[in-house]
Amino acid sequence: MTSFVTLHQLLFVLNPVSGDIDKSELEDTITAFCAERGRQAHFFHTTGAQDQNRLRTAIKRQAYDAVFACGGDGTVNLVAEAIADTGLLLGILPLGSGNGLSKDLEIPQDLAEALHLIWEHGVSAIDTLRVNGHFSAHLADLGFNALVVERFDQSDSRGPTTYVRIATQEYLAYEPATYRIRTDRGSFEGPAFMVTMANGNTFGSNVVINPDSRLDDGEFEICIIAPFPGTAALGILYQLYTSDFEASLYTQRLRCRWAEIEVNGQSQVLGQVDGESVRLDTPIRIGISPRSLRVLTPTVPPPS
Ligand SMILES: Nc1ncnc2c1ncn2[C@@H]1O[C@H](COP(=O)(O)OP(=O)(O)OP(=O)(O)O)[C@@H](O)[C@H]1O
Repeated sequence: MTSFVTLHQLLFVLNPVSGDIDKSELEDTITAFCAERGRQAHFFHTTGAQDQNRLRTAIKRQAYDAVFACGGDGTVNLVAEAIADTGLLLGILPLGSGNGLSKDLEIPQDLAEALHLIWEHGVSAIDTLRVNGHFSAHLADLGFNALVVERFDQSDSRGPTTYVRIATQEYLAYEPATYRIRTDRGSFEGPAFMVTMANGNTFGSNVVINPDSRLDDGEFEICIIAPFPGTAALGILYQLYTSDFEASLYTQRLRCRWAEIEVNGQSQVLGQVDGESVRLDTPIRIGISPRSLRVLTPTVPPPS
């Protein structure tokens, strides 16, 4: 469902480090954009520590109409968790390295164009997930990608080239775990290269792990990539970049409302949730809160 509301008091949550993007002029730019349209801009700066508690306190202090995450998927996750189920609106100014959820919502990746969301927008209510209690608005996973995300976070360099370098190095020595997955609809047992718990469709890298799924259907998908021989790698990558996830012997999806995942021989595993590394005790339990997050979406193309 889409509806329109007028926003007056806006809180912008700025992540100073996301995406390695210079944000020294961001506050002035946003303030000027808002002032031109009779909106008032307020700012909250993330520090990387205790941000969830500080943000919740800031949101209680004043009646905002919307809270904008100005960063990547980690910043979106922070803001989304703080405002889910409150009725407050989430806006996104994509200023991270991947910006996966903003891409799924078709928010322009250009800052000046995304700023138009302040006065021209629709409102949609989307589902959110909990993965062992960790909030997820977009994509979480276990296995190969989670490992690469952790190595990437530990690396001194950033960007897609670093991701590909780490993925290539890790692929050669990677040993897939064996998973037992139960859901309200179906089950899976066997080794997997990676297991994604997907509310959204597309990683920030533009890999489409969960094509043709909706963010607001009250269901999520478990997307499983089985171990594959090196000769199949390019074909699978091609499918992932062309929204053809299931067109492979090595891929399958379970659509569900809850899931429980055990990993053979492991009481704790590495995962990633909306781009952030987490340690997850097994069994991992995933649940959904249907339409619990109200988000601003573009409805009108920005003027050229
Ligand atoms: N002031 C800060 N100093 C250091 N780290 C910070 C600060 N503020 C937030 N962080 C960290 O930034 C991370 C979130 O970054 P975010 O995901 O928004 O950007 P990104 O990683 O560049 O983009 P993407 O996730 O879209 O690829 C979190 O790990 C958070 O702890």
